Amino acid sequence: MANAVIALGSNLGESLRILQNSLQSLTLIPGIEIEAVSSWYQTKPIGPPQPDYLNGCALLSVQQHPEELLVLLQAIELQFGRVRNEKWGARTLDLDLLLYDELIFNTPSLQIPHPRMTQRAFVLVPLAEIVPDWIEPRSGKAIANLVTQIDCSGVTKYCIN
Ligand SMILES: Nc1ncnc2c1ncn2[C@@H]1O[C@H](COP(=O)(O)OP(=O)(O)OP(=O)(O)O)[C@@H](O)[C@H]1O
Ligand SMILES: Nc1nc2c(c(=O)[nH]1)N=C(CO)CN2
Repeated sequence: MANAVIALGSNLGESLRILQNSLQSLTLIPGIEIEAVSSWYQTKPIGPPQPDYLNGCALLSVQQHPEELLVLLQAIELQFGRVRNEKWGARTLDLDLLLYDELIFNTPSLQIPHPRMTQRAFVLVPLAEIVPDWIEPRSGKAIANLVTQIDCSGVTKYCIN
C-alpha cells in the first residue's frame, strides 16, 4: 500500500454535495481507503472570473500505481459532470493527485508532486490540516512550512467534515 494525497475542488452546481459524494465514490473502489479528510474551505478563484470554490484535501491509502489512480480520479470527475472548457475555468469537480509517498514522477500526462501545489493556498491550507509533516519532495520542505510562505487571505474555512 502507498499513501497518496488528493486535492478536491468545485465551483459549479451543489459543490458541497458533489465533493462529499465524490469521496463516497472513492470509497467504493477496491484498493482505495480514505484515511483523513480536511475541512472544506471557501476560496477565491485563481484564473478567469468565476464563482468562489470549495476546496479540500484527502489522504488515501492505495494499492494502485499513480497512473491507475489518475485514471480513476478522472472517471469520477466525469461521473460528476466535469466538462473541460477554458484553462482554469469553472468546474463541477476537480480531483488532482498531489503527492504519492516520496515519489517524483514526470510524464506528459502526470506530474507528481502536482507542479503548482506549492504556490496554491487553496491546496496548502487544507493539506496542512491533514499532513503537516509530509515533505514535498521537490522543495524538500514540509507542508506546514510551505503554507507559511504564501498569501492565504483568499481561503476561509467553510465547514468541517
Ligand atoms: N498530478 C496531477 N493530477 C492531476 N492531473 C494531472 C497531474 N499531472 C498532470 N496532470 C494532467 O493535467 C491535465 C489537465 O488537468 P485539469 O484539466 O484538471 O487541469 P486544471 O485542474 O484545469 O489545472 P491545474 O493542473 O493547474 O490544476 C490532466 O489531463 C492530466 O493528464
Ligand atoms: N480557488 C481556486 N481556484 C482555482 C482552482 C481551485 O480549485 N480553487 N482550480 C483551478 C484549476 O485547477 C484554477 N483555480
